[in-house]
Amino acid sequence: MPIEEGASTVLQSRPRGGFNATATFRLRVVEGPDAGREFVLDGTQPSRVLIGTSPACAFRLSDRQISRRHASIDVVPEGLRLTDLGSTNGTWANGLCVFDVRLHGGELVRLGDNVLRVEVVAMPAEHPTTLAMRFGRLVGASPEMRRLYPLCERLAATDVPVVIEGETGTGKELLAESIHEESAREKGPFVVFDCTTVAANLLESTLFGHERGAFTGAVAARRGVFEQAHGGTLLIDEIGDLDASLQSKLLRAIERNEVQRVGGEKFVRVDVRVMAATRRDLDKEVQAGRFRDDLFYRLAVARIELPPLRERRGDVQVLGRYFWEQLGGTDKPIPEDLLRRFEEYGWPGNVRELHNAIARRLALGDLAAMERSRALDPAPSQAPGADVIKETLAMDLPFPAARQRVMNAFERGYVERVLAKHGGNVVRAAAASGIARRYFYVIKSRQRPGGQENE
Ligand SMILES: Nc1ncnc2c1ncn2[C@@H]1O[C@H](COP(=O)(O)OP(=O)(O)OP(=O)(O)O)[C@@H](O)[C@H]1O
Repeated sequence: MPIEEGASTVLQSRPRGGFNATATFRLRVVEGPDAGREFVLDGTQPSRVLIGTSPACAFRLSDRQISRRHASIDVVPEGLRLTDLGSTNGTWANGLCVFDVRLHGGELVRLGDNVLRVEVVAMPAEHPTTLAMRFGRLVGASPEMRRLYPLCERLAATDVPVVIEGETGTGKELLAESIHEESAREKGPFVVFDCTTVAANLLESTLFGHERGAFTGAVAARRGVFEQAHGGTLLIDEIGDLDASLQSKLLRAIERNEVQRVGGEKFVRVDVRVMAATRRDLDKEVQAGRFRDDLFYRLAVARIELPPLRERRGDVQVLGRYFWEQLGGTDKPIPEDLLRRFEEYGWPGNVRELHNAIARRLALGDLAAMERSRALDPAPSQAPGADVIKETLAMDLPFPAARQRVMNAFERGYVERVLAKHGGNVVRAAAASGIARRYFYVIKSRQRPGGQENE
């Protein structure tokens, strides 16, 4: 939805040919109960800034007409992305009620009785955009990644909890490990606990440990992941999958730095930095009451959203060359035509999929490339989902919901196809496609359009 610029409020005009990666934005409340308050968004901020009255919001306002989590703002290549988070009284930009909109600076945004002006200001000299091509083991030279590195460096120098969000294969675990390795805890353990891979009845004892005889089969006492990570960092992966009773136990462990083993009476002190990763939109989970507000507030002291590979400008090339060398393709450079094809592909499995595609190409040579090119470049007549696109367009959904619907259909089609090719063997199909196995199950379990799918 186009929003007109109010020229008088723009401190620095929008750069021609796209967003200037060194620009910084300021949100200033110019009218209403919070008049005078302001918030600066630049590369040193978490990627998504929440606005609302909840303490979890980075830009917290007091107006009672504003919802607890009213709207979010992301810095995107074209400027800012303003998204209403299902607020009661709506989000308005230049007089229009908006759901999800791009801002370039100069707009007037109304939330409740407050009117905010979006201003573009120059990047302060003390926050230069880094030219670094990587942070720790995380490689990437796109502006979308480079703007995250200063924040990652700052986070490595602190001990605060971090929530890392992003699609599968975007490097959430690698980023958490890199922050750990760059931090003062570097010599301590880095422990990953994935909430989706442990049976529900063993989750608590895996997290907090158990005493001997605590339950049938507990023949010896065992430390949980908190104790194992003592002196280091614990990454809780897919935290959005944790059920409510464990969420409160987790909150207690993080707040008090102590855990109680299942079947135990005493509390064990732990010194652990906690990070959490999720593919889900935690804001939505909180809003829907599935994730505790206070745990979210405690964990999301800092938030980093890793962009999908398709949105990292130039990184398919950078990572393609990097993986080619790393995986042993040192006698000749990666073929340019392969790189060109890679650049045109959408990479639903993100960096993991690119890594696997290069490993396969190096291992199998042109044979694999031919097979793969069919998948990367399907003939229009075979393109899956043409009907779904038509159907979705006819539904007049808001853009994000429509895109999600088409994406779901694509993912489902992809998974069905690769499964068929591997005789229904999920392990082999997941490995071949570069999609994490558990995400495979998630996609498979979605219903077809026309059913009760939650789009
Ligand atoms: N920027 C990067 N530079 C180098 N390697 C990367 C980068 N991002 C991801 N990788 C590699 O891609 C693979 C997937 O990364 P990782 O497991 O960290 O993703 P993830 O987001 O945690 O995935 P999932 O949500 O499926 O668990 C790993 O082999 C990792 O080393």
